[in-house]
Amino acid sequence: MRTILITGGAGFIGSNLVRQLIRTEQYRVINVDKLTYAGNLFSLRDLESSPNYTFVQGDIGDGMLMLDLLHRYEVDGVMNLAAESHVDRSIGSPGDFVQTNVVGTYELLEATREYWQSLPEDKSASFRFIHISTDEVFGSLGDEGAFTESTPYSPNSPYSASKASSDHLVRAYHETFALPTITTHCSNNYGPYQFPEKLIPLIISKAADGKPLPVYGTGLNVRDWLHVEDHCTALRLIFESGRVGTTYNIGGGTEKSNLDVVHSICDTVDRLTSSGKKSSDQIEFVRDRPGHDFRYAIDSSKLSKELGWHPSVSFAEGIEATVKWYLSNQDWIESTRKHGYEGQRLGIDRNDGDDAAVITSSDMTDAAPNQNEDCTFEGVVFNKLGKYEDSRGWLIELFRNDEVPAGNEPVMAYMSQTLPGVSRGPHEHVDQSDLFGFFGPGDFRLYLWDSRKDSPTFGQRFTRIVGATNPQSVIVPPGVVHAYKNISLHPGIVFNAPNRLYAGHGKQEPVDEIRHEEADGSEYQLIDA
Ligand SMILES: Cc1cn([C@H]2C[C@H](O)[C@@H](COP(=O)(O)OP(=O)(O)O[C@H]3O[C@@H](C)C(=O)[C@@H](O)[C@H]3O)O2)c(=O)[nH]c1=O
Repeated sequence: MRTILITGGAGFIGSNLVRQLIRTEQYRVINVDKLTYAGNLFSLRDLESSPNYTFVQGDIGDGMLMLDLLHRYEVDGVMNLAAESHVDRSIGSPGDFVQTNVVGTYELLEATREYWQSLPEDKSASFRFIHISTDEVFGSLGDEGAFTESTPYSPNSPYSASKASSDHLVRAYHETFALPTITTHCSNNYGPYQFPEKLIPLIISKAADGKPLPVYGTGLNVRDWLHVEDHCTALRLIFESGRVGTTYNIGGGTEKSNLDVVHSICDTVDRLTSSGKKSSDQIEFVRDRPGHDFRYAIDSSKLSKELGWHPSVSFAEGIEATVKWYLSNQDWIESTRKHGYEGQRLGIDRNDGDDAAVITSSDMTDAAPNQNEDCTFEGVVFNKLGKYEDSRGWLIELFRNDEVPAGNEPVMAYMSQTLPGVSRGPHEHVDQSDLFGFFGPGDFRLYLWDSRKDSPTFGQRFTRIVGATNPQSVIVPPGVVHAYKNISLHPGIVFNAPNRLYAGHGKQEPVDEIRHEEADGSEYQLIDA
């Protein structure tokens, strides 16, 4: 039985590939995944007891770990699926993509080369390094034509540029060190276990929830849809029989405009939920993605000719099965929400050049229903923070005592860093007012609950997304419970200037703070929307 090390095997394509390889009973699989936001062990729970399956949490960028695992499990091949993969996130946080997709692939190649060079002749000859890449490295097509294996690289997004860079490293390790590599380029995958930030799972879950369905620009952009099962079959064939030192394109042969895909999903959701509503009424044309590639299409004839592969899942049956899967796996969808992503729009507004975490204000309506409403809690005061920019940089005034409502005048100040997906609170003060400043880096979802029994808004909750893309100060008076969650991909900064000294003068008094997160069954839960 041959041993394959799969990187990124807790992700969408990775977990489907792991499942297919185990199902053949011809392979032992070592699955290494960093478990970032899109890595989800919930997707592999049915494999945990399989004797041919081992999971290791790890980062491909940890070369020592990768080398250790290659030796420890006497690996016969590596299939590299570990990657940041969402174009919109790459627009908001390109650095994460360079780190994982370029530096990570380099470290993995180095470890693999050292291991492979230590193998005896027979194992060395049959060893394979399969690098899974994307058709986006070829850029965008017009109305005609399709990508072939000789199409020149022309990446347009930080995501596709990072994948293109990783492809070139893989090629160089073959050309320079003779490492037996093969690179594949696929079109858009869909199917079970896809993180609901990508078009198809995102639209399915929003259609089912009766939320607006965000279509970028005109919706006429075209993608070639490949069911993930067909993609995994192709990868297995390429691992077994592909020609070393070459590349293979893997396409679904199903080109559709985004609007057509969204309508197909709506019709299927309506039919399967027999809700009587027309989900397509929820379609909203929102601001286009910066640098939005118009069309991808793949010519898979080389793969078909050499290895006899053809897509077997039609789009009609694939989309039906996929909608059914998401509708009946709500628990899996819930498990994807622990990192703070709940379907909000991702991607940066090029105009502000800010290191905006990921959200653009005009598309927030479905992220926090009351996003555009004013907060009517007495004493809560939001103030849009203005950024003064010049050639030296920028300045933001956080507060002025001639503007702060009397009684809230700050007596101290602090700043805090909060990691991605992490929340602070819910907290409440008996006597203290806070004056928070949210101006980035990072975006936060701010939660407020009015717990003042004599308040006309007693028992009400208010949420608002604040931070890099919506710089705000907010005064929170005593009795208003407050919490905030970093919904960005990187650490976020918050400023606070309370009107009371923490622990009183000389830190000699009890702290005025009720930490509701420490109370079992607290009514103050950070649920959203
Ligand atoms: C998320 C989303 C996308 N779109 C559009 C953008 C795009 O034209 C189409 C698909 O968007 P996605 O972000 O799902 O996928 P896409 O932009 O085609 O990119 C994907 O391409 C494949 C080849 C890969 O390599 C993946 O990693 C991924 O990068 O739908 C919307 O209109 N609304 C939305 O809310």
